[in-house]
Amino acid sequence: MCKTVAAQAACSKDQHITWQEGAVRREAKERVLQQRGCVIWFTGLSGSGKSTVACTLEHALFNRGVLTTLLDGDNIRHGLNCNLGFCEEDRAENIRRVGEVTKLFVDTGIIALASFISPYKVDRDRVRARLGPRDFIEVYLKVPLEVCEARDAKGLYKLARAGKIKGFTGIDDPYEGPENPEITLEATDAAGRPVCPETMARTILNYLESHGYVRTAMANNAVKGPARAIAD
Ligand SMILES: Nc1ncnc2c1ncn2[C@@H]1O[C@H](COP(=O)(O)OS(=O)(=O)O)[C@@H](OP(=O)(O)O)[C@H]1O
Ligand SMILES: Nc1ncnc2c1ncn2[C@@H]1O[C@H](COP(=O)(O)OP(=O)(O)O)[C@@H](O)[C@H]1O
Repeated sequence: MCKTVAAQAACSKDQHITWQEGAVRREAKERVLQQRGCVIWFTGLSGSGKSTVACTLEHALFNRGVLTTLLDGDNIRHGLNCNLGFCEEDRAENIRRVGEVTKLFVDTGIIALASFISPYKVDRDRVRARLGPRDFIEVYLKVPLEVCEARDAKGLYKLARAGKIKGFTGIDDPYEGPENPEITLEATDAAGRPVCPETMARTILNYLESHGYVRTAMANNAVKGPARAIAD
C-alpha cells in the first residue's frame, strides 16, 4: 500500500513562523569558495547512468577544488526518505524533500549533484521553480529502456518483468522525459559510438565553466594551485 505522507508534509500557511535571515550572505560564501552554488539534477530511467556520471563529475570537480555534495536516490531512501515508497505521491514527496535539501546546499554556495529517477515532470519543475532559473541545471540521461534493461546492474528489471517488483519505472510505471533540459546526454553519439561516463561528465563540466559556476581549469590552476595538488 502507498505510504504517502505528502498530505501531512504540505506547508501550513497558518503557523506562527517568521523567516530568520542569516548574518552571512550566500554571495559572501560563494566568494570564499570561488564558485557559484547550483543543483545539477540528473533524471533518467533506472540504469541510465545517473549515479555513475554524477560520481565521475563529482570527482572531477573535487580535483579542481570545487566543493560539492552528492545526493543519490538509493542512499537518500536509506535515511531521510526511508518512510517513502514508489507510488506517485511518495515519489513526489521524495523529490520535494530532496529539492529542499539541495536548496540549503545551493544557498551555501555548494554545487549539489542530485541523482533521482524523478519520473514526473511536475515534481522536477516544482524544484526548478523553488530554486530559481540559474540555480537548477537539469541533466537528462536520455537512454532507451532497452539499453537500461540490458545493463540491469541491480537485477531490478528482471524482477520487475517477473512481476516481483510492482510499479517499476519504465515497465509498469511512467517516466516523463524533460522537454527543455539544460543538458541531454545520450548513450551513443551521432555516429552511433558509445559515449563513456567521463565524456558525459566533461560535457557538464564545460557547461559549468562556460556559465560561470566554476572557474576554468586555467584560472583555477593560477588561483587554487595548492588545493588542486592535494586533491590529485
Ligand atoms: N518501483 C521502483 N521504480 C524505480 N526504482 C526503484 C523501484 N523500486 C526500487 N527502486 C530503486 O530505487 C531507486 C530510485 O529511487 P529514486 O528516489 O531515484 O526514485 S524516484 O525519483 O522517487 O522515482 C532506483 O535506483 P536507480 O537504479 O539508481 O535509479 C532503484 O534502485
Ligand atoms: N555512459 C555509460 N556507458 C556504458 N555503461 C554505463 C554508462 N554509464 C553508466 N553505465 C553502467 O550502467 C549501469 C547503471 O549505471 P548507474 O549509474 O547505476 O545508473 P542509474 O544511477 O541511473 O541507475 C552501471 O553498470 C554502469 O557502470
